[in-house]
Amino acid sequence: MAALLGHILKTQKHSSFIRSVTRRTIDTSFFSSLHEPTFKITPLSQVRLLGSCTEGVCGFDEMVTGKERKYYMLGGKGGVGKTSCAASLAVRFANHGHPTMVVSTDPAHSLSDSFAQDLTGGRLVPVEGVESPLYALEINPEKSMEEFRAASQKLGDGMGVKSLMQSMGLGMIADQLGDLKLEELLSTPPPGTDEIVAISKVMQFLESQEYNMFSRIVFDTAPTGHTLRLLSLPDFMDGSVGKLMKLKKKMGSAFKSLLGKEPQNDGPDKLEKLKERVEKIRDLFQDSDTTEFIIVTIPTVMAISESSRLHASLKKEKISVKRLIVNQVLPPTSDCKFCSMRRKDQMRAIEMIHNDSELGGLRLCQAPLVDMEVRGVPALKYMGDKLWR
Ligand SMILES: Nc1ncnc2c1ncn2[C@@H]1O[C@H](COP(=O)(O)OP(=O)(O)OP(=O)(O)O)[C@@H](O)[C@H]1O
Repeated sequence: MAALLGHILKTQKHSSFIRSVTRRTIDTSFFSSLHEPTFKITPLSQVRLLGSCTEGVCGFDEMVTGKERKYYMLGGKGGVGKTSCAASLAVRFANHGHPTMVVSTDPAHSLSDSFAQDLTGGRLVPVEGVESPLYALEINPEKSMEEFRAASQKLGDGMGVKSLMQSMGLGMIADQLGDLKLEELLSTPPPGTDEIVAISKVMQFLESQEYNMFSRIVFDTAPTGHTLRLLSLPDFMDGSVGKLMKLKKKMGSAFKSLLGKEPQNDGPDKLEKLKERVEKIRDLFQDSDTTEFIIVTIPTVMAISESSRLHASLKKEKISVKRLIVNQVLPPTSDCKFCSMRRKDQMRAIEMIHNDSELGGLRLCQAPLVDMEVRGVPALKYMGDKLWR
């Protein structure tokens, strides 16, 4: 325990922060839980199945090299440790001199819980206790969706054109427009739309001069289900909605020539702009020089199967995936029978990775199941030092 505490105190510049952390938690079990874990990381090379893992080295050197901006998106099944891994990566980048931003787009944010600091409010909040600037942002995808909905609804209400058509005796065409069930279509955008709309807001804001300083951006994404369809919005907008937007434009021009003015409606323009923004993000995220998606999993058959499907979907979207984190791996030896059984089960699950056509070729990074909850900068730093090597 003394060794780890000494290491934490030595590596933190802001000892006042440490004091405040320990003050906040000393009454509970901060010290007792932050002792050196009773086990060491198993070099993955010792586990035959993790052959491609190059001894558990995750290639952090490559991740940290260069001053140009890079984006890392961490995603996976619910509860596998995405936030802990994302937060520990952000801390590690900051401690290696990169001004870093960590963004949560998961509606059930847990960055504040993970850092044990209040990072709420939908604005950039400085994280205390790291060496270079580290800022966190918890964005509310639901709020970002409001803009999309508002623009969609304007388009969906018959575009103001429907009522005009009725008044001009063109009710039949107006009814056919109604038959397209436009409102229904627009009110059910594909899963993940909220997240990509939220991401598009962050990207907009990152483009400004003021935020040029950030050289590493880490995204803690929502659980797999959403992320799988993360980038489908442009297609959705190009499809039926896109056609209707074009129709609206044409009809607007026709009405303009008839009536001298277009029906009032700025919804389509907003949707058009959003579509352009999302397309830009898609291009950026598909650029393997700037963006990498890191899949986080745990050694269970269910989580690995889901990770395999996630990788297949990301490949389809042309998103670069190089690394797979296997989190919460149990130590190899234990007097505890339950733990040994569990470990065997984990090893069987890990064997699946080795044999999986989707996951087998990824660089495997291992994080041990530590005997404490990973909370607060010192704990995240500890986890990061073990994982991001
Ligand atoms: N390697 C680990 N050892 C011990 N505890 C861990 C480890 N990784 C994560 N945890 C703990 O597991 C819990 C869930 O972790 P976390 O919030 O990072 O998961 P998540 O995948 O982001 O969850 P969600 O899908 O709900 O957002 C937390 O209490 C965290 O401290």
